[in-house]
Amino acid sequence: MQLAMIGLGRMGANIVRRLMRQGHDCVVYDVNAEAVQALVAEGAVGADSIPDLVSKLQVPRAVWMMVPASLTGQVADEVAAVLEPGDALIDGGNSNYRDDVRRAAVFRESGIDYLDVGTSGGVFGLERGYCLMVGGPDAAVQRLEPIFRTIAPGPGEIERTPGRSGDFAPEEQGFLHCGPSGAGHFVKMVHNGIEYGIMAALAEGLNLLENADAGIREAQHSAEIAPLEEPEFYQFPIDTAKVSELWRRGSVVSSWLLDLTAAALNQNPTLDGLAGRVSDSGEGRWTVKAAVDVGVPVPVLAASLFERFASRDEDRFANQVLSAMRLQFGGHQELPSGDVLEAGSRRSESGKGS
Ligand SMILES: O=C(O)[C@H](O)[C@@H](O)[C@H](O)[C@H](O)COP(=O)(O)O
Repeated sequence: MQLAMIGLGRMGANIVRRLMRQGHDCVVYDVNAEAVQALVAEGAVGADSIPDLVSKLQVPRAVWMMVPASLTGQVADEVAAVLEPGDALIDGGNSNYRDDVRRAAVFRESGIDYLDVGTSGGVFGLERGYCLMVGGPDAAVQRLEPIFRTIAPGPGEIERTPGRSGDFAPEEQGFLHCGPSGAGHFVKMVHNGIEYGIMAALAEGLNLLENADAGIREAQHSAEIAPLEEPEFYQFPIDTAKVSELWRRGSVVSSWLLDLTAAALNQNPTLDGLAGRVSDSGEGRWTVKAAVDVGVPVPVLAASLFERFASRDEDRFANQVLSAMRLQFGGHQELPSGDVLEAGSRRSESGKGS
């Protein structure tokens, strides 16, 4: 089948590669001409503009956009202006599902099918395949099924869920038509909200393990911090790189995120070079907003989102206010800077992570 791809960053380019490996024809465009040329060298047809791209497609056309969410609206309008009724426009980026709902309604009036495809898999997708959460009209989703099936991981070596038999259902192959326009990105949004929560749980637990030797370090604490009452119970210089590797084997918390954590700690046990300022590109915020809108409690997901804000010092003023109040009512001084040991130096002092 033929597919056009706009946006040849890591995700877009690798989706094209995966499709071409399985015999699909790809026509590609990116504002970066070198990215286009790289894929032309691998067998794609290149285009130097959106109209040029569309002119090279067979009818009914299928155009997949893999561009940053902030550019998707503009690119979608440019593409839709040169598409015709019966063509399909697919947004595979991390867009807000509300934008899909709006855009789908506008493009429907011109007879263009708009599909939103939440795409998970990151830089590993070329080999592993991408998990696809699809929203859009039934007929268009069905027409594009060969594309989804190729991009998705397939059944792979994952053990079949007890009770399932016969032909593999789409969800067992790694793609699912979740519902009408917007449903794909809604499911991806919640997926990412969960991603934040799992990541935060692993990070917090590993940090507690990292501090299980607090009894050994107790003497270094400032008088302004409550003393550790029972230092004898916190004498464990635990190697978190080894524990995360251990948990990958047979443990209840084994997961791909843990695999990646173990790999990161194995490469760099003290995580040197990472300041711990964690970005968020919107999905976690939209998840919490949707939960508030429909009145569903998501305390873990919300806490993990707020943790990211705090990681970027966005709690600084709140903490200054806390210190100010403490100073006001009790004359309590702040902890002098320098009294808080960096995790990395704790590790080297206690001989961990070597
Ligand atoms: O499923 C995936 O492959 C990931 O969820 C991915 O889509 C994610 O959006 C970005 O890697 C970073 O997202 P944040 O910036 O929000 O952490």
